[in-house]
Amino acid sequence: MEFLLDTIDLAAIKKYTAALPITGVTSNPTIVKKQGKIDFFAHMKKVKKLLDEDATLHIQLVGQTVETMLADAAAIFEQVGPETYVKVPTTLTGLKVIKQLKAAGHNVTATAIYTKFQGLLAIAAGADYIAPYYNRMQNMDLAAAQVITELAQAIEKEHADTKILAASFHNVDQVVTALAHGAQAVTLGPEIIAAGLDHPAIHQAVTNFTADWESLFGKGQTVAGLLHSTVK
Ligand SMILES: O=C[C@H](O)COP(=O)(O)O
Repeated sequence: MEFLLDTIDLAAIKKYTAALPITGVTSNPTIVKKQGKIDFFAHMKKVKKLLDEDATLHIQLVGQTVETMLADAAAIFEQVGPETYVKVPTTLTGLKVIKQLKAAGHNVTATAIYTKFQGLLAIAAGADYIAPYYNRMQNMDLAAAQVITELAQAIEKEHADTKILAASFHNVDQVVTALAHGAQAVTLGPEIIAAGLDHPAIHQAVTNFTADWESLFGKGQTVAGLLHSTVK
């Protein structure tokens, strides 16, 4: 099970990589736009520096033809590193690019997946990750969880190395459902993590435990502090 961050905000990456078992960062042009007109390659290098050595960084190609997409990929490999996972939209052109990138031994994430058909083609093309867009599928009345189940079954049946990196989450329930249905990885925006961990009930539980403890041992007393005061 892998948790990635769907942001290139440096402060958010610092905050959540320090606290959570984050295995990578994903981005797309919309995510880049949120940062303003950044020095793109310099920024991506900063993102990479914030990650563990074995973490994966996924950067999307924006070219519209096979040639311009391959040129984008070459620029990313040169500037950010040859181990970068290039995100390729799963279109007819994109599948041709995936085929060529995989033949050259590169890491590829097939993205913009809405249908089982796209997912199956990307698996057959040898994509390392496939990214179904959970919330966007639901908005189109497509059965996101069912598609993930069937893609996971196809991966198992074909003994493929592809992993499902589910994306486009707009609430925590979508995340846990995607994982329960066979996604090996999920990529989360900071707002989803905050929504999942900042629930008032969680804070209330901690407040209640603190109040019970302090009613016994006094305000500010800790377990370790108790040991020291016992030793004295
Ligand atoms: O690159 C994939 C993103 O996770 C899509 O998320 P979105 O549907 O919120 O734009």
